Amino acid sequence: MRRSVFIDGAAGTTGLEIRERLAGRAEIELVTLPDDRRKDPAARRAALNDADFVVLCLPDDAARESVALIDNPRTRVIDASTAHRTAERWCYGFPELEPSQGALIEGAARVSNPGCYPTGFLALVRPLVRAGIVPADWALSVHAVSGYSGGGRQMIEEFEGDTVPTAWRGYALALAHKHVAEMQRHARLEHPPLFLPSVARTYRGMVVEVPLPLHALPRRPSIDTCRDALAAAYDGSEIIRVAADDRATVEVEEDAGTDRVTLRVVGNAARGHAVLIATLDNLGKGAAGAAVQNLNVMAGFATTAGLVL
Ligand SMILES: NC(=O)C1=CN([C@@H]2O[C@H](COP(=O)(O)OP(=O)(O)OC[C@H]3O[C@@H](n4cnc5c(N)ncnc54)[C@H](OP(=O)(O)O)[C@@H]3O)[C@@H](O)[C@H]2O)C=CC1
Ligand SMILES: CC(=O)N[C@@H](CCC(=O)OP(=O)(O)O)C(=O)O
Repeated sequence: MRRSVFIDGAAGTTGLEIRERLAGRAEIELVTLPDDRRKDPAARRAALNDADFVVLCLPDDAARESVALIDNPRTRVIDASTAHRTAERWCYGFPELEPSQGALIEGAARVSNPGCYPTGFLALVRPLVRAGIVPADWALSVHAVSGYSGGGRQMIEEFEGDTVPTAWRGYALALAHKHVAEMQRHARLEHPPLFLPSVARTYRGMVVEVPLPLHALPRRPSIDTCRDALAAAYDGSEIIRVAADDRATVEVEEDAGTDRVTLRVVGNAARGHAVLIATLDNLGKGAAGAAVQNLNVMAGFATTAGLVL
């Protein structure tokens, strides 16, 4: 059956990416507002209530406003913003999180798209917590680097302006980034992870790293034990893959331009040191790719339709 999809925020970085992925799909009637009406609440209210599905690609406050404008029980929502990722009554839109998560998303009226950094972090950590390899009360830290499109239009303008600001910038040094609560909740951790993000002078791409002192973990797992647990968790997934290569290097562009996530467990067995590494595209599985995947699941389309794998 053909379904109508309204993208609210279709002129922004994430909205444009979703638009490109949905354009030309026969099963989808794509609705966007003309430029002079895209912020007009009356036009948005009408489009929001007419559509079978809406995808919100807006700042958090505007996303909350859009949800409040929906006054019918039929329209189903995918929110790409941070606004509802830890909210009650919203389904977390990460189909690979648990074997049952896809069915929950399929039946949900309100789905929150995961954040880009949490996507990498959760893909690495949730299966290890579930398997008891990482205790729920473990003190985890996570370092990450993102392409500058992660900061939306304003950061793109900053990095593409006449004066190049920097090659690499660490930020959120007060250790209170907006993604910490989302990471803690959906990894089922007792403590917030210590999270240090950074941005590099490349448009898109992401690396998320979680150091693990294997020798200090209660079960003293091996590198292979961690890798095998991840491989079992994503067995059969076309989107999340576990690499078994012995790479000595990793680059931020590894999965840029795709909707894939690649997971690695690297380390020094003699020292009992390991690092979990996820590479993805902040605009792919970190945003637009995940929104399209969630739409596919909710509408009953082929799960990976329109994705770049
Ligand atoms: N970029 C990324 O990698 C990721 C982004 N996200 C999330 O997706 C959402 C969109 O981010 P992103 O695309 O990067 O941001 P952008 O700033 O590139 O785009 C946001 C869009 O929303 C429009 N907008 C702002 N306020 C309103 C309003 N009241 N009514 C209608 N439109 C409005 C903006 O218009 P104008 O520019 O004219 O103000 C702009 O077109 C955010 O919540 C972000 O957190 C999620 C994952 C990754
Ligand atoms: C480089 C950069 O600034 N990144 C953004 C996160 C982008 C993102 O994906 O976060 P949401 O999904 O929550 O919008 C930041 O750290 O705020």
